[in-house]
Amino acid sequence: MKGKSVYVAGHRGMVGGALLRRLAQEDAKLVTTSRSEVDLCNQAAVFDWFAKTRPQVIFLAAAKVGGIVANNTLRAEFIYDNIAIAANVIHAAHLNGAEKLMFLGSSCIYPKLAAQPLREDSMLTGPLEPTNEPYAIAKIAGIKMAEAYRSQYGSDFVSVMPTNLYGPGDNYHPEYSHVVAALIRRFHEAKLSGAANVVVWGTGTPRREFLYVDDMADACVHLMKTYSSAELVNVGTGEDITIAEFARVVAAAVGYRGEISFDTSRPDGTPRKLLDISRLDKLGWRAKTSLEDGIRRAYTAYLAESQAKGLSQPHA
Ligand SMILES: NC(=O)C1=CN([C@@H]2O[C@H](COP(=O)(O)OP(=O)(O)OC[C@H]3O[C@@H](n4cnc5c(N)ncnc54)[C@H](OP(=O)(O)O)[C@@H]3O)[C@@H](O)[C@H]2O)C=CC1
Ligand SMILES: C[C@H]1O[C@H](OP(=O)(O)OP(=O)(O)OC[C@H]2O[C@@H](n3cnc4c(=O)[nH]c(N)nc43)[C@H](O)[C@@H]2O)[C@@H](O)[C@@H](O)C1=O
Repeated sequence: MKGKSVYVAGHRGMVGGALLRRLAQEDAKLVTTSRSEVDLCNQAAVFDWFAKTRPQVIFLAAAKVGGIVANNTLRAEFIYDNIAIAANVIHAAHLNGAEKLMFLGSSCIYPKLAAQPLREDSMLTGPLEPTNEPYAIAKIAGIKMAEAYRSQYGSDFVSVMPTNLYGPGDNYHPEYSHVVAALIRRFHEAKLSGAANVVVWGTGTPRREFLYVDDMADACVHLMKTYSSAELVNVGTGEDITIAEFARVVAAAVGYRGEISFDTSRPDGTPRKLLDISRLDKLGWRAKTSLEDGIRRAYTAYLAESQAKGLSQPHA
């Protein structure tokens, strides 16, 4: 990456923001463009911008992203936007001679009931989790594009599969966020209002693996520098926790001392989604941030971000 022009697609998002923080340590020329300048779903706009800019290295971290309810409700947007973004950016990278591209998939691409921990070769071996099937199909299309351009044109395009991510820059929408941001906000607001009970969605029994977003960015940069193959690489911590246990971790970090109950009318989603990280381990990378530390940092970031937006703050 030294001295190269490096494009982070999705730089205003959670992962894109973490990539910019991490790439500031590299001797690279960073290139970004916002959605108002280039809508990545618009093929002509993407092709024009690539022809003018010709980035050499690309992190494709732009996508339509959200938690279980967003995925399950905005099903058309999740499949259309994510197929369009992947198709436009990957093809434009090819047309303009990009040297390397990293596509960010998701642990959602693995079959709902695949053996745990989820190995990279379990993709396309069984039915997907219905709540996020449109998103997963679009992500699988992106992976298959990267693979096809490598096999037909020799393009150095790689795909990484992040587990559930969290940290600064997350989306705190009450319905459409992922569980980490949702619970940070809900426990914080309950602490402020003195509420006796906080409701957590589902049964509390699903298990999830959580990776702090700055660790994700570090893994992406490590793999961008050292990895070149058609094989996917899972990026996670190798450890998971039930949603009920996780809710207690968040409550402790926020300082909420009331009760926690479960709304079983809300979807659980995949029962378990633990990544097999042995390939990543062999490639010389391990996560550094513990869940407790990461959640404390994410809560600090939430307070700073909500203060910047003029939202509710803790009592002194
Ligand atoms: N968050 C998670 O838990 C996980 C994320 N991933 C993947 O990691 C990547 C990054 O996710 P994350 O950072 O969390 O998502 P965010 O929603 O935080 O960021 C997505 C970024 O993509 C941009 N974007 C979306 N659509 C368009 C468009 N049509 N044109 C231009 N820009 C667009 C957004 O722009 P704008 O700021 O204008 O909205 C935003 O900057 C994605 O590929 C996601 O699928 C994978 C697994 C887990
Ligand atoms: C990263 C991954 O994220 C999505 O999949 P998911 O893992 O199911 O994501 P989630 O964070 O929304 O939920 C995790 C678990 O947590 C429970 N849960 C409890 N209480 C709340 C809650 O308040 N909000 C949310 N969202 N979930 C809650 C919820 O019921 C579920 O059991 C994909 O659609 C896809 O986008 C993708 O790539």
